[in-house]
Amino acid sequence: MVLHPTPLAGLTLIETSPISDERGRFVRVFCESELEALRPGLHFPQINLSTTYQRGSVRGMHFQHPPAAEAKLIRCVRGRVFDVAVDLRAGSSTFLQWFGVELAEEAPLQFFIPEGFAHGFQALTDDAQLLYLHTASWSRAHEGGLRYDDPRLAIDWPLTVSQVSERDRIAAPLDQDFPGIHP
Ligand SMILES: Cc1cn([C@H]2C[C@H](O)[C@@H](COP(=O)(O)OP(=O)(O)O[C@H]3O[C@H](C)C(=O)[C@H](O)[C@H]3O)O2)c(=O)[nH]c1=O
Repeated sequence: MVLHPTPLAGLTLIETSPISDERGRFVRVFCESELEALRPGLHFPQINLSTTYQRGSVRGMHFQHPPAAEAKLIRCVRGRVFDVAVDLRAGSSTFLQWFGVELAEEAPLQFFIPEGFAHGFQALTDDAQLLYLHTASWSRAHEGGLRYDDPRLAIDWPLTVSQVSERDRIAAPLDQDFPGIHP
């Protein structure tokens, strides 16, 4: 696994090494020792899988407040998505900046999103499936969200947004004095 930094400190692309043969493909998604340099003793108590039926749908932007702040390792396991992380860390030099990357079933890239980032994605194909490894368990009481179309973020989604959940549809715009979070 090869680590590729992004312009947002800690937000990291992980290049995996898929192996193909006449039967198909094999890829190692996570290896604690290989990711020691990313974070020693990386542990994922919860793993989720989402399927998004419609091309253009957006899920996000979601995060969990401390003490349930979570890092996520994300892999697209079917189709293609445009995956986005937004820096919400209080005091960060890249506060409220976003970074997006295309993840695809056929491609080697995975995405490591540290605590303190909001995460969301747009399905670029129908039936896009995403595997999430979480460093903290889900806590409804600590859920936070930003608008996927918040003008202060100005996320440049590749496609016209075709569908969002009710939760994401009614998410509040960022307050002007939003201080960020201390993950
Ligand atoms: C995350 C989660 C959700 N849920 C329940 C809550 C809802 O009743 C239902 C769907 O949750 P939500 O609408 O938050 O799912 P998404 O909109 O796909 O959000 C997810 O995708 C975005 C892009 C993320 O980064 C988050 O990890 C995650 O929130 O599953 C659970 O039961 N367990 C869980 O761990």
